[in-house]
Amino acid sequence: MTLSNSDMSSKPGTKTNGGRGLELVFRDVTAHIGPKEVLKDVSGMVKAGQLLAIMGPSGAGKTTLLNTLAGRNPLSSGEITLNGSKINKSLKRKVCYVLQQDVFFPNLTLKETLTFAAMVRLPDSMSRKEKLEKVNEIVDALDLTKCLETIMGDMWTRGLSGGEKKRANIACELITDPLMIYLDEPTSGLDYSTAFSLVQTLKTYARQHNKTVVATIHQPSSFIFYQFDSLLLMSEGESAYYGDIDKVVEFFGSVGMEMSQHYNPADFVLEKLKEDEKTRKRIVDAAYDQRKKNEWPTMLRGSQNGRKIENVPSSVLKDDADKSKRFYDKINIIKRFRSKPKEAANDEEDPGSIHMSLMELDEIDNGAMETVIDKKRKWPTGFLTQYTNLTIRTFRQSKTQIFNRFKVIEAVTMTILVSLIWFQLPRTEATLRDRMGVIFFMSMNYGFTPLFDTVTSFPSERMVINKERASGWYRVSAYYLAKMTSELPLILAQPLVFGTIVYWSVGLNGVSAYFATLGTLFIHSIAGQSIGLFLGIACMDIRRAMTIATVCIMTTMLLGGFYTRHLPFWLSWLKYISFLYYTFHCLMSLEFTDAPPVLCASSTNISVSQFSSCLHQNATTIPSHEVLQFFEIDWPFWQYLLPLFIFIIAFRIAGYFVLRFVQRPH
Ligand SMILES: Nc1ncnc2c1ncn2[C@@H]1O[C@H](COP(=O)(O)OP(=O)(O)OP(=O)(O)O)[C@@H](O)[C@H]1O
Repeated sequence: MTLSNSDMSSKPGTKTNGGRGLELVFRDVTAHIGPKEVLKDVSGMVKAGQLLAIMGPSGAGKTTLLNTLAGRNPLSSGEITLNGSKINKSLKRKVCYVLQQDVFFPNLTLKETLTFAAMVRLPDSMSRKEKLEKVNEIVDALDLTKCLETIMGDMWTRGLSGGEKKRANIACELITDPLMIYLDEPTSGLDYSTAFSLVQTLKTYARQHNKTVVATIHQPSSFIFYQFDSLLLMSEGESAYYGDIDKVVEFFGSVGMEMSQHYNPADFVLEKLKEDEKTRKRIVDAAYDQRKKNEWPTMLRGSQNGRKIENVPSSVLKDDADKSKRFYDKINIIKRFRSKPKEAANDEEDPGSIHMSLMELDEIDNGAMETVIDKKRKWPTGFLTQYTNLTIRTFRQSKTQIFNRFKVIEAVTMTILVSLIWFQLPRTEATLRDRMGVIFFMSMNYGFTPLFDTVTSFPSERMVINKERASGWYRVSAYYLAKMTSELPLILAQPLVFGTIVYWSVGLNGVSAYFATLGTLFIHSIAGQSIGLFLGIACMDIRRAMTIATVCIMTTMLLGGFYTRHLPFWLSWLKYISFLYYTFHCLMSLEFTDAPPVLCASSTNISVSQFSSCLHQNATTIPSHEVLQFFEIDWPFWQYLLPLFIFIIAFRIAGYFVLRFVQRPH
């Protein structure tokens, strides 16, 4: 009724050219989520080149089982082995996990997405050409060639279709040539023909490349159902059937539940499990009885309810002598690598090539060996490769967000408006407040725009980053550094282009002050970006981040030194937390240091001047430094500038730590 080892290994048409694959065996797997026992004594196995479907009603524990098998969820008891060895870090690297949600950067094309995955996930020992060849191979295998130049898209921008996106999701995982592929509901959300074609493609790929495939599946059609080799039926965390997929109907028949003709077997078994508690119990009990019978693979005939688990048959493990020889061979490779000078990083035996050679070798369940391997294999690529590729990707993704058509229109409109309102502003006491106004406006505009742009950019890419971090694609530090630097040119472009136009249109203080103003605005924009980045990381939710950013901007603006210069004494310290306060004072300092004098109010028909210089007889001008004194801008320029650097450093460091230690992917 159910299947045996030999049954599973000799399916007709099984063509294995992918080397020795992985055989997954899980016995009496029990797992908890919090105090709740979500999996109870679940057993099964799947051989290389074959597909196991995990099915069951909603809440049956399919995803939990998949997570547990993939090592993403802790095991409470039982055993999971791959080729007879317990799952360890090095084995985990031969496994890939395709999430149910297809999360990507929407503005990148499929080609850019896959190229990025290949560049950061394949070892540095492979050349760019080899990595691109790998991409082409996967694209061919998954039939994605025709949409390589299409953007991934999202709910707002049209891009790849649902089926293509799912294939793209799988392709990103297959890039590393994993031996074991876990898929969480790969067909959900797809129409029948797309789902069928996807499962067929997977089956062909598994057969041809000797991959082991385990997928949770939700109400498949009978055609899709029979594409799988074996089935594990789950119900309330328990196993309700495990065996050949084409024997499940027979199994149900044996417990007195006959399926009428033309019924979809997938629907039939699910309906029976959901019928009532008595029926469900009958099926589960029959499945447990089945386990004790001889038809079950020996290695799965473990116990339930705490009885002793049988050991994995020795035939599954490699011959001991052979195993120990291979172990020492590996140690020798590592020793040779270690004795090589650092410059040999790109030579044949660089860490990458060891990584590859070890990936191809069979695993050894030896603690010392694992430690050596894991040290070398923590990341698939070096920091520089990760940083470079992440920078290129973030730049491509961010440029449409930060510098899109609407943003350009907005910036041009504001620039024209500001230039016209304050055009060639006369340098008089009467227009002093206007001059301060335009300076304050520039500070606000070039600080708050990058703050808003970055505060939204991080939460929007959170899911992609979490997915990639959970699969160990790259270091958080490489991502963070890339994020900061790749967006910099886009953020600095605004003050450079539009700040320059405004500066000369208004007629601010000369050439040398122009360069200093531009430099200050750059630092100011970077401070705004740093605060935005921190808020985006800390909140991880666009709406919350926007709310906090708005409060932050309003506070910063009120305390910036333009609207009020005389805060109540018990509140006056608050102005020091506003980065705008420092920039505004920097720019004021530049505007009125070594600058032409300001005409007195009396010379322009305003009877009373506020400046002492104008009260002298025949005096017509106010020296610039008196303007600074009048507004109590009495620190040296660098003293106003320094806190901006402190803002940049503090927020960037805080952002990194929150991202690394607080916002970990689950
Ligand atoms: N954090 C949690 N705390 C308590 N119970 C949980 C938690 N997460 C999941 N569960 C429970 O674990 C059980 C199995 O969940 P799981 O997601 O594995 O089911 P599933 O079969 O994949 O369901 P679906 O088909 O609806 O996705 C469910 O009953 C669910 O309510």
